Amino acid sequence: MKIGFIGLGNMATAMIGGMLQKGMAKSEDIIGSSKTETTAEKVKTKFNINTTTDNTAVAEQADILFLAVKPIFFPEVIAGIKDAVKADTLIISIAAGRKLQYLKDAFGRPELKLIRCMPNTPALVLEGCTGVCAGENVTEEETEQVLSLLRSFGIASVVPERLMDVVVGVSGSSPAYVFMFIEAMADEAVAAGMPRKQAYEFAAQSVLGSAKMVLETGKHPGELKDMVCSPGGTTIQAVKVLEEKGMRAAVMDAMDACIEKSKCM
Ligand SMILES: NC(=O)C1=CN([C@@H]2O[C@H](COP(=O)(O)OP(=O)(O)OC[C@H]3O[C@@H](n4cnc5c(N)ncnc54)[C@H](O)[C@@H]3O)[C@@H](O)[C@H]2O)C=CC1
Ligand SMILES: O=C(O)[C@@H]1CCC=N1
Repeated sequence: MKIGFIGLGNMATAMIGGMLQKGMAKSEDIIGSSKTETTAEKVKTKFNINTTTDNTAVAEQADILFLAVKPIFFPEVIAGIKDAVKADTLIISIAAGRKLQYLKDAFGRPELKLIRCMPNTPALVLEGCTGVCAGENVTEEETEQVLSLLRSFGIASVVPERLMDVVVGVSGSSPAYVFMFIEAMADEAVAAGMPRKQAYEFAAQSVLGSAKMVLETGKHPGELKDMVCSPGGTTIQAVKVLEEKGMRAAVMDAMDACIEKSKCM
């Protein structure tokens, strides 16, 4: 089975890295194309996969074909490959905002098997999170096949298409907010005297551990927060400032802006 990637940027390389680390695909079974020779060469060297600048060559060979370019490049990329893809290839868009109906119209081949998914960059370290919705020609078995491929680098679940913009907000884009949170915590640790490297390590490990507690204890995040807040202690002072500064509202407003952008891309 050949897995093709059109576009070899941040998200595609995170997915390729995840699939290879997990042994879900062999490097010789992955082929990718990029706009520039420089990127094609760089990715080939990094992963030992086949790369080219010819999108059509990838489209012709792929049994599973990921469209991993920016949404604005979809019209030109699809126009260039639509006659080259095999009828039974599973075509998977990873773009924010591009609906199944858009893909159907752009390919103009009603028989094609179209899938939309929204992964995130933690795929690179096998902790990705991917939402998937499949078009009408895709069988349940094929959806399962795609889910197991995506699960090689994290969790993956089917979501109704109407929730795909929410997936962008809560997992596709959210690593950026989390990185900002880690960076801010580390900055203040540095301000208070901790060496920079150790500050990133301590901040990131605390986020990792907290996320694991939510996932593994089944306890409500509020209850877990309460367990950290000793009466009259240090944590509740920090919580009070975060509430005064509107942390929750800031996160919700930021996600709202993200979701709205995804809706109108
Ligand atoms: N970066 C992220 O965290 C996530 C990105 N996505 C989606 O992934 C897609 C790609 O995003 P990124 O990887 O962040 O972008 P990127 O800019 O890092 O990568 C895009 C790649 O596409 C290539 N490209 C551009 N035009 C091309 C063409 N005509 N033919 C072949 N390759 C071409 C570029 O050279 C570049 O390597 C977007 O649609 C985005 O919505 C989805 C989930 C998360
Ligand atoms: O910023 C973006 O548009 C993409 C989609 C989700 C994450 N990155």
